[in-house]
Amino acid sequence: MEAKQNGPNGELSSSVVPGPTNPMVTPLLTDLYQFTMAYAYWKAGKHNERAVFDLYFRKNPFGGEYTVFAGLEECIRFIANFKLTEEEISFVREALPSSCEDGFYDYLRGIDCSDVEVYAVPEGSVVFPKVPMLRVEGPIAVVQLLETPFVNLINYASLVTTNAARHRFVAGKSKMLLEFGLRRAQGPDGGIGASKYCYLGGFDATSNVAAGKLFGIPLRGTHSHAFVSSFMSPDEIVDRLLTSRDGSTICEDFVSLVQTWLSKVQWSNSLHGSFGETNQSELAAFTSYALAFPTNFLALVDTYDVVRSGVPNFCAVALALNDLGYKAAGIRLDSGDLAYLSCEARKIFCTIEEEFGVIGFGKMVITASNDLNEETLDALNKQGHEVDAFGIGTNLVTCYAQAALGCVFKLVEINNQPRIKLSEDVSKVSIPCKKRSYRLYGKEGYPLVDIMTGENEPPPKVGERILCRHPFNESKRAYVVPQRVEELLKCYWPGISGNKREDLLPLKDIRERCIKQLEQMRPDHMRRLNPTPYKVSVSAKLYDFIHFLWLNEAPVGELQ
Ligand SMILES: Nc1ncnc2c1ncn2[C@@H]1O[C@H](COP(=O)(O)OP(=O)(O)OP(=O)(O)O)[C@@H](O)[C@H]1O
Ligand SMILES: O=P(O)(O)OC[C@H]1O[C@H](OP(=O)(O)OP(=O)(O)O)[C@H](O)[C@@H]1O
Ligand SMILES: O=C(O)c1cccnc1
Ligand SMILES: [Mg+2]
Repeated sequence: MEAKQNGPNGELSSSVVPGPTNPMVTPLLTDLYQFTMAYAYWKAGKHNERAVFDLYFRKNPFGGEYTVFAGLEECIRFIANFKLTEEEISFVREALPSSCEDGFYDYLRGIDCSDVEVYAVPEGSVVFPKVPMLRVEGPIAVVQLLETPFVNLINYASLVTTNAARHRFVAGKSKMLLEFGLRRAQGPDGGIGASKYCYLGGFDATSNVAAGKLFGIPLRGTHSHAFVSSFMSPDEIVDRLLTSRDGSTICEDFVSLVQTWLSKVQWSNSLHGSFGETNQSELAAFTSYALAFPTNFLALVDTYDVVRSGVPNFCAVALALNDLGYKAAGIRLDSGDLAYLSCEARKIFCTIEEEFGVIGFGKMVITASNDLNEETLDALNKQGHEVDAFGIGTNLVTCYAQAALGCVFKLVEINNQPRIKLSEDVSKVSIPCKKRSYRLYGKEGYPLVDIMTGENEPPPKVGERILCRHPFNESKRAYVVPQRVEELLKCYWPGISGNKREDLLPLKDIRERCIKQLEQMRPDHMRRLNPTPYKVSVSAKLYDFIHFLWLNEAPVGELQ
């Protein structure tokens, strides 16, 4: 195996691929039946028959009409390092019936993915139902062993990326989105995966330190309730000295300076004496925090009472810091009516800017959190709010609105023979053949339709009319004259084909691709309420072939 190393910009160079991020991703991370099938293929002498599988999903998640594809790099890392250890082979031997012949274990010892080819849509692309995100070709027994880990690596990754993209869509471009979900995620891998893929889907930062280290995602955090409630009174603050930002003056008693400012805020003309006594233990916590982080003072203001205590206490500390040349970073609201409270806080900040002439005070950053999701973001927008940054955890990372994407991995060809999987439910009938797929763009630059063709059909051409047919509904068809044609499946693992392999890009680049692709979608596909479905089609030739194979394979019923 080649040495594992990244390129100068963190990208995976074309000749070396490190192992999966999670060391639990091994050849045993599969369903037992993949090994029993592998044995049965081997026993039948079929194990080396060349098979083609498509990995796709049938329905977009979250009631939407788009999905973002993610998880590809982890799949490639997995197959690049796919090799069963002796220990793993012994375990499989114990798990299978004792009647299984020894030769099978010699076979397992020898397999890797050097003879497997993976074609995929680039990670971070917008994708649609039925169009393969991955096309995997190789010896059938090996490719079957890949089914479960591939689906596992792609399912949640694509689901949570899509969830993040949807939250970004509602929040708008200008808001800061922070992923705060680690404590609520489905275990450590759920937490790490959520942080990686929420960033990919358009979040700005994560609170997850391990994800920051692993993937270079920007880290952000605010201030906790426990810190606020751990203080009883300002008397607890022993070291009260604070040097001004430029080092020119020393404030011997920062606690007194804060008290002075609190009185000024309390008696301010423009605030009309709206504050009485604020909570002194909260003030102590804020003051102490400012002494620890004078350049980055941020306070959680909802522990006792946002408007009567948290905000005025914050302002007193921020104004004292301002005297010493420091600019406070902002507040976080974590309960109550976030629209109302953010507007009240903003009014107070603006009043203070005017009354005390502190330029920029009115623009203080307001972060909001507490069980946020797409709906609450939408409701806040409709009501009007003054929040600049949202911290989102549970609903985002657990994908509370939809538990799984439902990716499937279906055999479409074996030994150059197209195969089909029939179902009573037409939407579950698989699209046979080793295929190519293309995205056709219209005059306005929007993608119009995805079209799948047989592998050897001539590709659609710019300016040339092509018939796009619904794969199963005879009456649904449209002519398209594409202004741009993009082939969707690219070679990410060439096997022995000798084809050029696409580089795996750094996460930041994948994120940029995702954001750009989402921006270039027609708005009616993206809206939350009753979005227009994006058209997914097949060529006329493929349509005819699907229906020929369907009739060929479906037994004719007999009525009695
Ligand atoms: N203006 C708003 N419009 C719609 N939903 C809001 C608004 N403000 C807050 N929310 C949401 O309402 C819910 C409030 O939840 P809940 O009543 O359990 O919390 P709380 O009482 O404010 O806070 P806690 O119990 O944590 O002190 C949260 O999901 C929050 O995101
Ligand atoms: O609400 P989420 O979207 O999951 O975001 C993360 C939450 O986690 C933290 O507190 P935690 O929920 O642990 O305690 P709290 O509800 O008492 O603040 C934080 O204060 C947020 O409220
Ligand atoms: O930094 C924060 O405010 C934070 C981080 C994780 C969860 N809740 C809050
Ligand atoms: Mg909470």
